[in-house]
Amino acid sequence: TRTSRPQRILKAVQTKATVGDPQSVITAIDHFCRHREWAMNVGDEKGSILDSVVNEVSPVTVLELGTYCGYSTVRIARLLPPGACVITLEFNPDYAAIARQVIKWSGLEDKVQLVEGASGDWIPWMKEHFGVQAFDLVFLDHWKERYLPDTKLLEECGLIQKGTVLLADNVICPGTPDYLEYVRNSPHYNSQYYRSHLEYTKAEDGLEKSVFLGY
Ligand SMILES: Cc1ncnc2c1ncn2[C@@H]1O[C@H](/C=C/CNC(=O)c2cc(-c3ccc(F)cc3)cc(O)c2O)C[C@H]1O
Ligand SMILES: [Mg+2]
Repeated sequence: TRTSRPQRILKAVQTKATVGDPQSVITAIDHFCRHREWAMNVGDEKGSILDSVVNEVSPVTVLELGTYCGYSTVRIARLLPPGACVITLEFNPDYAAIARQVIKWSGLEDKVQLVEGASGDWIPWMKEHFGVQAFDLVFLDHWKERYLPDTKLLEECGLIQKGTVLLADNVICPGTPDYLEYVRNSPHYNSQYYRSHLEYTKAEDGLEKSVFLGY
């Protein structure tokens, strides 16, 4: 096909959503992915759980791993108060280009820092380059085998402190067994599972919320 799926998602946003209205961007993507083409956005059902965790944490600094088309970036950024921001990492330049336009259409570019590159390369630079002291919330939604190594890297870089909340998508489908085993068995995390469904389907999936308790 001539266009990519992310390009078709952007087109759905630009034809169906209102500039500056994040909720209409979210609704347009969910409608497209439910009725036209499935895509790996966190979706509306798990997205509502993401919303409730963002509201509960009321984070000042958020890290998102895996931007894709920017759907969850918009979900998070729309709930942030002035002065708060989400840094989102995406190493596929085509996805990053689409996500920038989706974020711009929603009018939230002032609350988002989209960084093109691999999480493993950028996490060690977060303090120095972005002046991040520690993250209040980390949303993991990138390659599932990167969840655990990146969590350990965030710990080593001192970017996870007492109270930091990790929220991981897809802990059932596709699944992140090594990550789950780590956060559920570690004495340094208090972990809980939010049962839900794989975006736009009836299959089981869920989010794991893990609060760092300090060393
Ligand atoms: C290491 C690293 N650094 C920066 N960006 C990274 C990265 N690894 C991936 N990324 C970027 O994140 C995005 C990748 C996300 C991976 N997510 C998935 O593979 C994913 C897959 C499914 C799924 C479930 C059932 C099925 F039958 C089929 C698919 C559902 C989801 O919600 C997903 O997030 C895009 C990629 O470029
Ligand atoms: Mg996901």
